[in-house]
Amino acid sequence: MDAFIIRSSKKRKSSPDPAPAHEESTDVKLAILSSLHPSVDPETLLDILLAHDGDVEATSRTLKARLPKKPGSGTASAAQSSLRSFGVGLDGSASTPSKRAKILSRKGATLHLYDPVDISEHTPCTIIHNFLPSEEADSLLRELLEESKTFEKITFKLFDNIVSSPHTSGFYVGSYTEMQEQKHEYVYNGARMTDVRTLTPQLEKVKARVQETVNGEIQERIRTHYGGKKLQYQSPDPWTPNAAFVNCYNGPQESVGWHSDHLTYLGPRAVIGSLSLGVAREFRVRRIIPQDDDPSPAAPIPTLPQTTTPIATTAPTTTTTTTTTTTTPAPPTPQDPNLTGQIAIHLPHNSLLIMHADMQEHWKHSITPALTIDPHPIAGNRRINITYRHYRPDFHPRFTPRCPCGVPAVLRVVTRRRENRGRYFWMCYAGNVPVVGREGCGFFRWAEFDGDGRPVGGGLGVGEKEKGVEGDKDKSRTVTQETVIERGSK
Ligand SMILES: O=C(O)CCC(=O)C(=O)O
Ligand SMILES: [Fe+2]
Repeated sequence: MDAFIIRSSKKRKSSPDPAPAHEESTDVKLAILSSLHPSVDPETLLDILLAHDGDVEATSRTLKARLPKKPGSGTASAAQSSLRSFGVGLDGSASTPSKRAKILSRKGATLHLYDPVDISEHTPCTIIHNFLPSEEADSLLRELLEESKTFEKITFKLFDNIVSSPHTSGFYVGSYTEMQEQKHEYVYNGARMTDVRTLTPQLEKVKARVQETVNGEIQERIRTHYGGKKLQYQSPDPWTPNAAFVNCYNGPQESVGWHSDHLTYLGPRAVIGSLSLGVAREFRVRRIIPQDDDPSPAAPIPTLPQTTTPIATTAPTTTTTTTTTTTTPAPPTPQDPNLTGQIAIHLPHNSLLIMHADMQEHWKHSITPALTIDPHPIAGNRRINITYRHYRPDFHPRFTPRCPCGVPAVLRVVTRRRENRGRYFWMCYAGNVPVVGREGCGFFRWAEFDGDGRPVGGGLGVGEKEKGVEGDKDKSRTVTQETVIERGSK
């Protein structure tokens, strides 16, 4: 289920992960604007935002006033760019460093990747094209198109307004018992989910295949990217999905804003298997903490091979991607596209995208609105996406800490304050539930896990602290609560 949390810019004392207004403001403002104007591409948003001296409201007014939208202002899913648009030439050369740095740091610049090798190298994801036998994919698509007729939009809170997610979704679990648990014990955005379904036979069958592939790819990732050792807090157990969220994007404008998937019920270092069917759309990812700043000692920094020509200039149907890599790993450099900008991964019909254990804590993702799409012979304008997830028994809601508000807390990770980066914590969620006027209480508790991501001390956290004690040692400082749009408790 989708949700987007908006944490208002009200002063708040409890967050261990404050974002000084000036530091994050452009990102945050862009996220807000993109949520309010999903049809306008980030580059245009940035330009208009800059023209209004960073004033979100004025920008939003201008955007509203300029409807109908100018042709060419949106993001076409088929838009092409390559590493060259980041200043890197085919031979690995670059334009002048200052020019290159400027291009690289420009928000809104997007690197489009199609080739599985590029994707695996530059993002925490693996893509497998033509995953299912084509008849199986088509038949699953048909089934889910039918199911999606009764999917609903998710409501969330935005600036004290309650708004709906820009797409619909449905939630599936393995058994009747799990369905009852989901309805009566799990909490999403401060509310119970009323429409929980059991996995259809086809979803069940595909789940087994996804499970097998994902487990193989997890091992491959460990071998090729983590130096042969799983990440700290990553589970050593096989990944066993027991739930699936199915999203339906009906038409080019339907989207999902920037978010990380909530870890509350998945635990740290979650892995997600995401199957795309129907219309091809862009899945965008962007790093939220620097690559050379991974806080967990057992989490080796993935080494990026020096890529000389990872250039994708055409859509996958006519794949002419050329990738040449040297064998010498190089530390991230300023021209590394992973450090700046967004990366667009193109998700055609019947592709499986694996979001690895280094994804949710360090990256955000979105499905960007498109100007145009290529209709799919079965799905028309629709895209169906299934995310298979493992709801961990040791993260069952009976263990979720509750704050004085009575709303179960959510599990988050510190991404901003360097000294605590990578630490997990539980925080109050009440300010984000879709009830106008409902305020959060500022509840905060560190969450502690063993190296395998299991809660220590029998519960989901130890060392409860008063608000902000460890997280915000500088007590004299008033913390500005982050204002972020993100995906809720899926
Ligand atoms: O539609 C997609 O590919 C991504 C959906 C997603 O991010 C989610 O369900 O959390
Ligand atoms: Fe997601």
